[in-house]
Amino acid sequence: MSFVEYSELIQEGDVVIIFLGHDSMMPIKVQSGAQTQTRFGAIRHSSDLIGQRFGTKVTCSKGGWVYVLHPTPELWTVNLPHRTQILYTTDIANITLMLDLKPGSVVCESGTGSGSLSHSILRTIAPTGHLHTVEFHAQRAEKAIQEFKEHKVSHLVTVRNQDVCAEGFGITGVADAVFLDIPSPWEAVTHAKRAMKRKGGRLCSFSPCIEQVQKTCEALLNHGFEEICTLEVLLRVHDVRSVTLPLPDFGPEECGTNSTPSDLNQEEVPNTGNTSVICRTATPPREMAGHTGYLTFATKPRD
Ligand SMILES: C[S@@+](CC[C@H](N)C(=O)[O-])C[C@H]1O[C@@H](n2cnc3c(N)ncnc32)[C@H](O)[C@@H]1O
Repeated sequence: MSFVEYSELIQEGDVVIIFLGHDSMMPIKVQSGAQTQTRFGAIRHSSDLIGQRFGTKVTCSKGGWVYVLHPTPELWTVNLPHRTQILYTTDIANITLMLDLKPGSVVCESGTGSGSLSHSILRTIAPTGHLHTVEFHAQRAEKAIQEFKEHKVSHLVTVRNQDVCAEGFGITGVADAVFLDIPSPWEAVTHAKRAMKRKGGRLCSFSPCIEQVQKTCEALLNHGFEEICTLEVLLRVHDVRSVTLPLPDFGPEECGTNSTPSDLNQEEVPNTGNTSVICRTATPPREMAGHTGYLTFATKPRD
């Protein structure tokens, strides 16, 4: 099992995602002889997991069942152990697109944090790209190194335990893209520029406060970055449901015409005297999920 390649069968040492329901999943490390307790009963790793196909429905000891899923960066983001605030897939998808990441890209990131974004970057740039990720908190850097090893992606990533604002990314002139998720990104702009290729590249900075965004934009402008643009991504889900609506009153019916519009895809409701219709509709929530942060993008032009 690797986070950047798909395997058919579950093996000892793999990380798998136990799916108990859409809001209830957990990652486990497969070890022969071990058991994992769930609300549906125990899962025995040797007999229930090792040698089974990813995606298998496993019956637990109390008779309930779970699915055993292959890990993906998206599943990892909603299941990883939080050591910091993390980025979620809504922002990550836009970062990946707007930084123009692709297989072979060389990317710099700071800070590594809990590695949520790092896993998505790694999946996108594999098999020939490289991620240089900088984290000044020693235990977080150590934990990230260990997770990358367990997830079989360590050949694609270099973790540096240093202060990016003081020491930079440890590389010069090789990055296609730089991503910053630190409290003072404006202090890392010089280092970001130095790490990037002479022919230019893309930069993104994530900040929760508009004052941080202002300082970062000023620094980017002063260092010759172009196409500076800040956006906020809000996830707007729609619930599909049936609603009963009153029939519109178009006045007295004229001979030979149907007074109700035909494009409503309506069903007449029995026993209502034809005064209402049931429509399938998609409605947005009345309240939106809150602000995560602002994403500031910029382009470094050719030197
Ligand atoms: C919000 S977390 C990053 C989360 C990460 N993007 C993720 O998706 O998991 C910010 C991290 O940046 C690190 N950090 C803050 N300032 C830094 C600096 N100057 N140099 C290196 N790391 C820094 C912190 O220790 C923290 O782990």
